[in-house]
Amino acid sequence: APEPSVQLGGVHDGQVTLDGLTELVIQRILIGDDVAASKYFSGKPVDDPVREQQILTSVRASAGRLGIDLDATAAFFQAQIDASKVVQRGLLADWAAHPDKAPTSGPDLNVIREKLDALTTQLLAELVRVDHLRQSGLRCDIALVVANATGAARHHLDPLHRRALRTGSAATC
Ligand SMILES: O=C(O)C(=O)C[C@]1(C(=O)O)C=C[C@@H](O)C=C1
Repeated sequence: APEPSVQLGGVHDGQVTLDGLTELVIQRILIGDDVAASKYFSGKPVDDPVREQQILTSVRASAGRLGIDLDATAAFFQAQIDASKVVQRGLLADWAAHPDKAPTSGPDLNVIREKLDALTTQLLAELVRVDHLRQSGLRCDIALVVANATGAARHHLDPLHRRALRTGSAATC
């Protein structure tokens, strides 16, 4: 007879959702607005390949310590960087075309990067927590659709930020 209540191997994670991860992904996307404002004033390019490499090298090292896959972790953070660039390019184009909509002050990029680094630590902890779900195929896809829909609604995301959320979700499952 089957023993339906007992599952070995850590497979009973049916209650795990991607809501916590998605909340952090959205928080990172929203910080993209601050990055865009800072670059609107500094004139610095959206792309900073050196900073990107620093992030990716650092998260690979963290993944090794945390016991999660290095390539999957780097791919996840590359998607978050790409999402930030979607926001930055969208806002900078909008502000160039409509200077009246542009911000009147821009935050310090170093302060913003400290916030992004803090989010990286939180995101890594969530990646550990949802590691098994991330590898579950269709179950992960479904959890992601649910988390993104509820997250986008909760934060009243506009089309640009919804597009960024899709970009940031590219390597989640
Ligand atoms: O730190 C920056 O300059 C950003 O624009 C943020 C960010 C990121 O998402 O972490 C995005 C694009 C850059 O290529 C580097 C990093």
